[in-house]
Amino acid sequence: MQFKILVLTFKGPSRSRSPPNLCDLTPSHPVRSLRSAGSGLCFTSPASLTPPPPPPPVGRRALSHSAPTLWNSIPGGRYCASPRPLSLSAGVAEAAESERERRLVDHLYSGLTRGDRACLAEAITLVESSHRRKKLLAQLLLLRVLSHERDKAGRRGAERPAFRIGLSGSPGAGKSTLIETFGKMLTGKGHKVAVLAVDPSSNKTGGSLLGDKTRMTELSRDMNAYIRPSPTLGTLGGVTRNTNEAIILCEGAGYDVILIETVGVGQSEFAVADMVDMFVLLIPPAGGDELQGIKRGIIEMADLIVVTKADGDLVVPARRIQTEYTSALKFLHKSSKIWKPKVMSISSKSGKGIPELWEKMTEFHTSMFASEELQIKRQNQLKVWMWNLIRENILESFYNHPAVRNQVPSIEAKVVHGEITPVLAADLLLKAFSTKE
Ligand SMILES: Nc1nc2c(ncn2[C@@H]2O[C@H](COP(=O)(O)OP(=O)(O)OP(=O)(O)O)[C@@H](O)[C@H]2O)c(=O)[nH]1
Repeated sequence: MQFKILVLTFKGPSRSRSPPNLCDLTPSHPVRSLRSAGSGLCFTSPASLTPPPPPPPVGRRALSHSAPTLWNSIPGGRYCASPRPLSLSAGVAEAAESERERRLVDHLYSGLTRGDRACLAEAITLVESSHRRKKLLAQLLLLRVLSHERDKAGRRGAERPAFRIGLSGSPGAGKSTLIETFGKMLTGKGHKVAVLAVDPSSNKTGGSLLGDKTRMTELSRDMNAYIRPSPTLGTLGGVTRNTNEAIILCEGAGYDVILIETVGVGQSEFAVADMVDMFVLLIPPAGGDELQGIKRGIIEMADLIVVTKADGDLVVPARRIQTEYTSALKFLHKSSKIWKPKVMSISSKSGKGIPELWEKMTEFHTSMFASEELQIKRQNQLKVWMWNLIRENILESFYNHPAVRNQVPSIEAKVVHGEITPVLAADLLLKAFSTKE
């Protein structure tokens, strides 16, 4: 194992350059300027340390001797090297120190970019890992895949990038039947289709409701399709991290249509809408007062509303629902300058409307790309992704902070009994959070 050691040594006299906490520990009041004051040499005065340090090893092995000696041996002029800019890959480069790990990343990268499904599966498992070391390796792999994708984009020029489509609908809306029919049509046209199924309930039920291969039996046997449930770790941050990273890997593996399926419960569909080019809401025709049952917010996110199961006895109700949604959309806020959300009806069983669905989707993608709205949308999504992760991580550190954990029960009880206001309670907990762990 190899270590890289960085020793930071601060000179007592150059007060302005030392961190304030070190200045406080080493009060130094020189009565006159040192002759060497401008030369950057280091002097230590262990006697002036308050409180006194534990007795150090004596002689040349003592830190108080070796640190200044080491410092003074640096060629002049390098003492005050300007701070190095933060290197994005610095944190992950450390991860590749071990030969075995470097080989793993190389193997996954070359396999994945060759389109090897086993490598893609292994790479997604790596990015889903919560193990610290594996997370670092995953970032290293993702950086390489992203760089490969940038090269591909350069070569592609004015051609559209992979198409990320979110499909959301309540349980039984007809998502998996549509993906099966639609996916097969796309692979028949020469596309490579990846299906990522986001299931917010998976960690509670201990198993995935979505993404189960038995739901899309034929598509899962198709060599140009790849189906993968995306475990969410039970949090929205989990949905964001795992799914976004899985999208990057699937695109790196050459999949040009990425379908992200989510069940329309909870908040996961909002997270999915923030990571796709086009968000499609599926509405089944049965029920009656569907419009009331669907969250208004999610209708506003939809670029396309698809009324499913428009066959047999359901043709008439499907047509009625299509009319209802078409009028409802007129009153909703539009997020795009060039695209007006549309409503269409399809039948995955008979195949009616499926080619038209793809036509509509392609029209969306082409016009969004040509107007550069797609590129701006993707850039904004990257920022949303970053801030969601920051929010999630800060909250996690907050809940896990020992002082916060200790105080939460009593402060919550005081809020509930009206002894303190929620504002004061939040202030107290935030103050506890800002204390050292
Ligand atoms: N008549 C008709 N029935 C359909 C159609 N599509 C799906 N169904 C039926 O609707 C039911 C639910 O379909 P799924 O595709 O499993 O729906 P889902 O949204 O994936 O449901 P979950 O897996 O519970 O989230 C099944 O019994 C399907 O056979 C269609 O186009 N026409």
